[in-house]
Amino acid sequence: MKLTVTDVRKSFGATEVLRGASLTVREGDLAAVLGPSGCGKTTLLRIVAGFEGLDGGSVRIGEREVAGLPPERRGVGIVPQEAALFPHLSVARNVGFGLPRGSSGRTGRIEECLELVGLAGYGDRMPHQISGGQQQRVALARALAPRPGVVLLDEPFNALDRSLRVSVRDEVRAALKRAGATAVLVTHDQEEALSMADTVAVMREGRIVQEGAPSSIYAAPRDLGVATFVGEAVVLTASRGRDTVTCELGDLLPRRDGATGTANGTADGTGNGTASETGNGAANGTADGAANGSVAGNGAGNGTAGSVALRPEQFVLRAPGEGAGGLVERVEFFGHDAAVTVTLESGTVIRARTRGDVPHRPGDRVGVTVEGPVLFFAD
Ligand SMILES: Nc1ncnc2c1ncn2[C@@H]1O[C@H](COP(=O)(O)OP(=O)(O)OP(=O)(O)O)[C@@H](O)[C@H]1O
Repeated sequence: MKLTVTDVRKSFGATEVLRGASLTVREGDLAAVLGPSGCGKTTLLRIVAGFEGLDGGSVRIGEREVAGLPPERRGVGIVPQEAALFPHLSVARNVGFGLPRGSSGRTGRIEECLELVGLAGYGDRMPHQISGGQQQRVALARALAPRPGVVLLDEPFNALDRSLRVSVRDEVRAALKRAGATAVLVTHDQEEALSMADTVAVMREGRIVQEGAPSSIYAAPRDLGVATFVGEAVVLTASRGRDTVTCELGDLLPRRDGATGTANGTADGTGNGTASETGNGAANGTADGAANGSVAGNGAGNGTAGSVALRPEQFVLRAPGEGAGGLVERVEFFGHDAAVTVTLESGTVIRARTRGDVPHRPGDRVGVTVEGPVLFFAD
């Protein structure tokens, strides 16, 4: 079912933790709420689940307002950080925990859910007889069993070691999709959010500051804070001309889709609204991208001071003499690609993503240029 969280406010004593958080998740979508530690992600999830009351705003699941209902009447399934299975119950009995005893179809539903998470045939095992990743999938099967309207996952991969995390992520995503579940995943791991979710909601200081498809958040962050939090970026002082952005790496082409905004985003306290994907889409359709009132593309930006955010894949390493000069400090080889750290003559350090067969070695002199349109944010 669709989840609509509107302008939710919550304080603990004098501390205002949620300051008008709004989030919409379409039916069947997996949305990641991504934000730094302490920004209020878990509080938001607990409010949706009903474990915490709210001071203002609304939470709707489908068309139903659930803000006043106890957790058990909300139709919400929860996958906690650690699987938290009942150790004395078999896998099947754990999965069936939320299903009425003796109900017809109970056994069938348990089997169906184990199959959804790829653990058909594991029902008779005890939790200690399966791996950490499998335990997390049993927790998901348990959450899905009562057919909840929304599934909430609170940093569910934290307890797993890195090598296991990627495969369990894939399995959890596949199971949610097979179940057709509407789900919210809370995480501070941007790679996890970008790779797993249909939509990403970036949270900062108690508000969702931008919602959209992972690719659009990465390509068109609304401010410098989002740009640097979602994905790697080198930030340089820059000046915006009519058709160019000038920085120490030369005259670059600004993005012209209206995505460029201010460097401080909502820090001025005016930014309750989120930069939704629809909003960006609307800006895309304009001739000059000035729909959000930013300096980008509105012709008023001659000489405007600000910052440019450059992605690692935008740097091109060339022969010395081409572009800005620099010295290769480090080459990290990942097989499919590589990361090359270069100190420019100005002292600026950049990290370039290049093809795996990178010819450079530490100590080499190179030239650095930038390709593609760049993100500019006015001061
Ligand atoms: N029950 C509570 N009483 C008082 N303060 C609380 C309570 N729950 C949360 N907080 C405070 O609210 C703020 C947000 O906490 P929350 O757990 O929602 O953040 P988070 O984004 O999930 O962080 P993390 O990623 O570290 O879990 C923190 O400063 C926290 O100390």
